[in-house]
Amino acid sequence: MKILTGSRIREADRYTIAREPIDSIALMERASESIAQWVAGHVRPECPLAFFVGKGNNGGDGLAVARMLHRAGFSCAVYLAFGRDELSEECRFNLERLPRGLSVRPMAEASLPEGTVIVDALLGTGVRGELTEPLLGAVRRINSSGCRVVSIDLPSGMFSEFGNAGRTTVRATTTLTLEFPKLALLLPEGGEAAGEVVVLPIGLSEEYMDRAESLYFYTDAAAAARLPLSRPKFAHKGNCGHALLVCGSEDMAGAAVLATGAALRSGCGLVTVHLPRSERVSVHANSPSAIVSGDPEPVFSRLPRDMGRYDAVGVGPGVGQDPRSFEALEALLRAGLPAVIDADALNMLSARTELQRLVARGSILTPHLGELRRLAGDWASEDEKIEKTRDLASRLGCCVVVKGAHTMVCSSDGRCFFNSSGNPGMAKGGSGDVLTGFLAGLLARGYEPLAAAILGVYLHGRAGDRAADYYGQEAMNAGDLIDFLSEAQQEIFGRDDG
Ligand SMILES: NC(=O)C1=CN([C@@H]2O[C@H](COP(=O)(O)OP(=O)(O)OC[C@H]3O[C@@H](n4cnc5c(N)ncnc54)[C@H](O)[C@@H]3O)[C@@H](O)[C@H]2O)[C@@H](O)CC1
Ligand SMILES: [K+]
Repeated sequence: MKILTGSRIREADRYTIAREPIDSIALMERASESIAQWVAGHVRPECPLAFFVGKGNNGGDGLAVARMLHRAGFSCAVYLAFGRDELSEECRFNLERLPRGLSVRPMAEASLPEGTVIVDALLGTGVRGELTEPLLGAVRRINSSGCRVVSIDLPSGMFSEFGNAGRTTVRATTTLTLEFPKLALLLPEGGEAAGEVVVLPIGLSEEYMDRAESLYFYTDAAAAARLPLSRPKFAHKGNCGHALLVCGSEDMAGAAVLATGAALRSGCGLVTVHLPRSERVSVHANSPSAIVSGDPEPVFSRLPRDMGRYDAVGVGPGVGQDPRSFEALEALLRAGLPAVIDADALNMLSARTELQRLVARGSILTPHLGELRRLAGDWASEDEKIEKTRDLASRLGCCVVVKGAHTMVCSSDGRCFFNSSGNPGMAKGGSGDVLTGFLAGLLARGYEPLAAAILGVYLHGRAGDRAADYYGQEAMNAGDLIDFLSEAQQEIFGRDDG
């Protein structure tokens, strides 16, 4: 799904109105029906609804939704931040359509009885500059209310893309964003205030959306379902790819166990794990399907024999940074295999930058924010972080996967794909090891690097969501992700099979 930014958002709106038999009021009606349906399905009918309404089209959406939900039997009250004369044409039109019996009052008179759900329709994508009164007061009132808050399109006050650090905005429980998620909802600067993000389709012109240029994309289930490779009927273990994992050391053999378990769920034909010989039993015991290559030292010190056998390598989790491992990493990179590079292998690339030139094009780097800082340099804002990630991806000819909520996959041509799946329960040691093993398996299996990164990140997140459903976000751990990778794939492969 494409994410449009800035002026393109308004252009999409205008294009749809100009080319399709729909005017701006009807488009607002379509958006509002989608929003009203979501609220009706997710809010108990006895909860009072308080609509905080601004003067632009976001307010117009709020008014149309209030009308629809009042008719559906909800107890609705509308609170206006501005006088009638100040409202946009569409907003005023929807104010006039409110049925008698639906209470409309100035914002100052807002009353929020226990259990009220606030619908935030003060500001959407039209927000400019600093918030001033009366909007500032309205935002503060919402935030101090303790009520559940459903924001329409964006939490009011939030810019659609960048510049939200330290900004006062509504803090939403849920944001119902129209047609595609606005970029700010996916970035840490503003995303925390958005709560749960739900994308509601409103039928903007498909022709426009296809043609519109954008560097930003959202990986939802439909986008992920277009990626899986089919498995040939005459497949055998020798032609489905052989993944090599270089993971673990004497003190961190668990990283190798996790990465191996995940690689074995990727569909590749063979998985070989290279780790200190003293630790080989840990892999044999947990993953009898894997082959083990034993390193005679307690750290990664040399290459496995016959590197020509492997199609891709995953390196880094738990390997440490022993001086012997720097030499071994250099030899591994010189072998030229497409690699998934994580954890200590990334740190070694940061410590000895000349090694970066040896990274095979088409590799995948999977830094968390600390590792990204060490590799790409620090940043002062979200847009600078994205630019630095793009520079790194383009310089190395690799995909860079920046891990976090809405993990971002940046391709070497500068496109950024934000992930929709996953949850905070995955923020635990070992989750990254699982991702590295799984991505290495997908690369070996024959996926193009960008497809492997996007699909792998999405499925890893879905496995996390399944694990959270089963164990809860607090109790789930990285090992659980491996088990749920199979269910996550069935969701996607099932879709593909029709
Ligand atoms: N295709 C689309 O994008 C659609 C958009 N719709 C809605 O329309 C919204 C955008 O509508 P608008 O462009 O009218 O913008 P908004 O409704 O976000 O608000 C703009 C109004 O607020 C004022 N304003 C902006 N910043 C302010 C500030 N800091 N302090 C005080 N006042 C400020 C502006 O002067 C303007 O009057 C979307 O977010 C969405 O909710 C929907 O109706 C349907 C289709
Ligand atoms: K809003």
